[in-house]
Amino acid sequence: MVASLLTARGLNKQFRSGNQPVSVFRNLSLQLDRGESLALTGRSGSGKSTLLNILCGLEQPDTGSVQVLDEVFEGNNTDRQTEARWANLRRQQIGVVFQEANLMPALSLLDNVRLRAGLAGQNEDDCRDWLERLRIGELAGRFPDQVSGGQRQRAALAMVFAMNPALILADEPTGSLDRHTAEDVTGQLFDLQSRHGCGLILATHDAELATRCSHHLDLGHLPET
Ligand SMILES: Nc1ncnc2c1ncn2[C@@H]1O[C@H](COP(=O)(O)OP(=O)(O)OP(=O)(O)O)[C@@H](O)[C@H]1O
Repeated sequence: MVASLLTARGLNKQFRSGNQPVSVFRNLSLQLDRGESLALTGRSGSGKSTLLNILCGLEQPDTGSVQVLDEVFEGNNTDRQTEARWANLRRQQIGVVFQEANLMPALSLLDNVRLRAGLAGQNEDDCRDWLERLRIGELAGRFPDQVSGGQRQRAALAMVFAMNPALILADEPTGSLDRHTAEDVTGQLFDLQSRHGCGLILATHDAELATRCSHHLDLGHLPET
């Protein structure tokens, strides 16, 4: 049997507020296959970023399981072997575009893109091309702290595009972009997703962006369990 791209089953997550446990979500399950896209919506604080973090191993659920390709992760497990399996997936299969753009501060934008692109068989020209397509080609030699937040976000997208992952997780990918650039970047994101048949999960407050996804999960209105 061919495993789905991503399956999460029965995820539970609580944080503590003072002495009180506060549940972010209970018994949350979802599945995503290649070529599908899922919009996560819901009010601020409803758990979109927490869920994205759990789906790429940057946070652990209290209970529940996450399967990505043929790797299965059960419950709250932070042993070294598990961390290494998640890190390997993030290096090769899961492209992450989060609010704090995940760029290495000591590397230029170009070198950040090259870092991931090599594993996908892309060369320096391909990397420059991705930066051009995201309209930051002239900033290739700058370091992340020498460019704006929106430019960092575009560099993070270039990195993900060059990496050609099986799954892209994006947290408000257009949050710090002007409307024109946001539309351009969104177009490229969906174009890449349909051309390469990768899965895409994006958290967004933008209702129009959410309607472009094939599936929709409103974390503000999960059924009570
Ligand atoms: N490390 C933490 N410790 C305690 N509470 C946390 C922690 N991280 C998140 N939370 C709480 O968990 C809930 C979900 O947060 P999360 O950032 O996932 O929401 P979100 O839907 O992504 O919000 P936004 O739309 O504002 O980005 C919030 O109530 C938040 O305060």
